[in-house]
Amino acid sequence: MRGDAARGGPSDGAFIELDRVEKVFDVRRRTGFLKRERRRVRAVDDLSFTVARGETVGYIGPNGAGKSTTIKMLTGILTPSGGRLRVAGIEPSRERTRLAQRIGVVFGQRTTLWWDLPLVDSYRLMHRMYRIPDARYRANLDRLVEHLDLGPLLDTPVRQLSLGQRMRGDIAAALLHDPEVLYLDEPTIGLDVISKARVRDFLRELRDERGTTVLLTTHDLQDIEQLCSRVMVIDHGRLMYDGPLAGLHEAGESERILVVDLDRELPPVDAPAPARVVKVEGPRQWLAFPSSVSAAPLVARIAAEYPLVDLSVREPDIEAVIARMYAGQGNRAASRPPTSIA
Ligand SMILES: Nc1ncnc2c1ncn2[C@@H]1O[C@H](COP(=O)(O)OP(=O)(O)OP(=O)(O)O)[C@@H](O)[C@H]1O
Repeated sequence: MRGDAARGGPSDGAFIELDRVEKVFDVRRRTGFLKRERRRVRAVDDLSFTVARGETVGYIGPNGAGKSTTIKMLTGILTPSGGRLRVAGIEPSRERTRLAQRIGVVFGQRTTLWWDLPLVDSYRLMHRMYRIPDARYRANLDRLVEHLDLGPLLDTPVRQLSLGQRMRGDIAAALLHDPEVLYLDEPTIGLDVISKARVRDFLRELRDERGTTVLLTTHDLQDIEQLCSRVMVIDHGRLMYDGPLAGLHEAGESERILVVDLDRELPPVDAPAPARVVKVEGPRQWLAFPSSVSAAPLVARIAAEYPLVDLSVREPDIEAVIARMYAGQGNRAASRPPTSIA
């Protein structure tokens, strides 16, 4: 029990709650000398979900799907056009300052640090801005500096930090005031493999040791694979999928690939449906077949009828799975264009 009632949180375990939330933007566009067109862009449409305390949830979707708009509503920067939204029992747009004490936000593409100041000066400013009690500030800073390996960087001006160092600096800044929920918008964007691994290791610790609730927006599916047991996919402002990562494969009707090496170049093998040859390169052939079907009969048939030398089965690429899901379900959503008003 982490004192929900004392801190004014909801009692049913749902820490983030969205009920039929929508956000509509009015956009004016010049279409002629004196002509303006007013368009209504429905960035978030009838969106409902809950996130329990301590969950780490991946929030993914293609460009323009509505992810940032959702995060901005969750922080109170934007006010929903309709529906009901609560974080820790607070309506974000009405009580933005009170909520700020309980949330942390990291935007991978933007820094919240002061560009010309040494890193530690940004932390001192946040100490005051968030009115963090001295002892707590000191303890949190020590812990974050140690876990994110920031010691040698504290006196370096932010503009001189590498992208990976700056990202670690930003994550520490977002956590100095001990928020219960952390929104991460593309935290590994542009980072090299080692920096990505460091950020992911730290986020795993945060989840496992401190039970922080994390909503993670990313285009890097390894972030999701390594950190999230649950993933929500949004497209055209609507929730397309909510469940375990493994379930995405089914939702996307994913396929596995059987790669066979024959002892010589041959025409495409005669594969039993639904398997089919998708590529031939010299003696190597690639066959796609549904993930839900066993590879054994297909392998047996090819081994019996062709001069098989070697084979391997490749698991589906998660990015391709999501793309297929968009192709199937997204078309339906896309058939609802943004409302245009003359
Ligand atoms: N302030 C705004 N005014 C008008 N339209 C907006 C505004 N902010 C977002 N939109 C529109 O709302 C839709 C959703 O945008 P949003 O930025 O939430 O998507 P996203 O999923 O975060 O995309 P990305 O992955 O590219 O960051 C887009 O069509 C976008 O053009």
